[in-house]
Amino acid sequence: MNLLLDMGNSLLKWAVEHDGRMGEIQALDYGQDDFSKTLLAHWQAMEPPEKLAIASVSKPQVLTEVAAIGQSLWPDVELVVPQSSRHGFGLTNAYAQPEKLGVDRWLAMIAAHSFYAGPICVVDCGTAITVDVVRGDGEHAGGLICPGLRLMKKALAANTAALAFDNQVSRADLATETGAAIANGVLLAAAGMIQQVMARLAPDCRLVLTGGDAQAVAGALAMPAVIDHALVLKGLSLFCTGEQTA
Ligand SMILES: Nc1ncnc2c1ncn2[C@@H]1O[C@H](COP(=O)(O)OP(=O)(O)O)[C@@H](O)[C@H]1O
Ligand SMILES: CC(C)(COP(=O)(O)O)[C@@H](O)C(=O)NCCC(=O)O
Ligand SMILES: [K+]
Repeated sequence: MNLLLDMGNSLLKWAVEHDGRMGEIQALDYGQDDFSKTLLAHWQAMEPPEKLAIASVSKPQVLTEVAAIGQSLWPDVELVVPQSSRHGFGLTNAYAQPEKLGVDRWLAMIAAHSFYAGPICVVDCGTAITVDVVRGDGEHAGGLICPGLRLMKKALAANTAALAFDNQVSRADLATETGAAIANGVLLAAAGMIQQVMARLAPDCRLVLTGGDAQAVAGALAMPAVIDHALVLKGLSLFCTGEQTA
């Protein structure tokens, strides 16, 4: 059994994997008061994993803290912390400095390229929204980064006098009050960006969405999309299995 962790900038997500079968994804907010205690409580009941695999784009001290919780529970666990590289799993990373590409993006691409044939556009709707275009032959063409839905709302709240942050549900529609105008505006900003990419920079690509806001964003798109919430964890799982070089 392996324990797979996806440490984004807002939420820690994890799932256990038994013989290639992944269990339910659980999530915890770093910001909550008793984060470490709650995580320990969740993991205490677990049978010891062979590997603790961590995809982290969060602060190094948070990664260290989370890894230490795992190692305190299971001293013999093998820690696996992948990094983005130039080549791997049939992909070629387009970044001039491949290790600078977020490892969550690299792992999501690895999973998407392995599960879906042909050219793909992978969009992670998390704290940030990231876009990565991968040709059918595994050549990464490059990507984009913009703020995620919650971050766009936070930016408005932090830089205006009259706009407050709220968790109002977004709809792809015009609004008649401030909260809905913001919620709908940021949703359509994300959807519009993705549609521009699909039309201009990723023609003929299959669109694959992941991340906390994937469902909301998919609902605002005028095109079909595959939603796969476990994409980063699936990439981690492939990474743990090791590269097939047949
Ligand atoms: N407690 C929460 N804290 C932050 N974001 C949340 C929370 N619950 C839901 N979300 C939504 O999920 C998104 C973050 O998704 P996720 O893919 O987990 O991000 P990351 O991988 O960057 O941590 C946010 O943009 C927000 O809209
Ligand atoms: C772009 C990101 C902040 C996205 O993080 P997330 O929204 O998943 O928390 C992360 O992938 C990252 O820190 N990337 C490094 C820079 C890059 O990919 O170019
Ligand atoms: K993420």
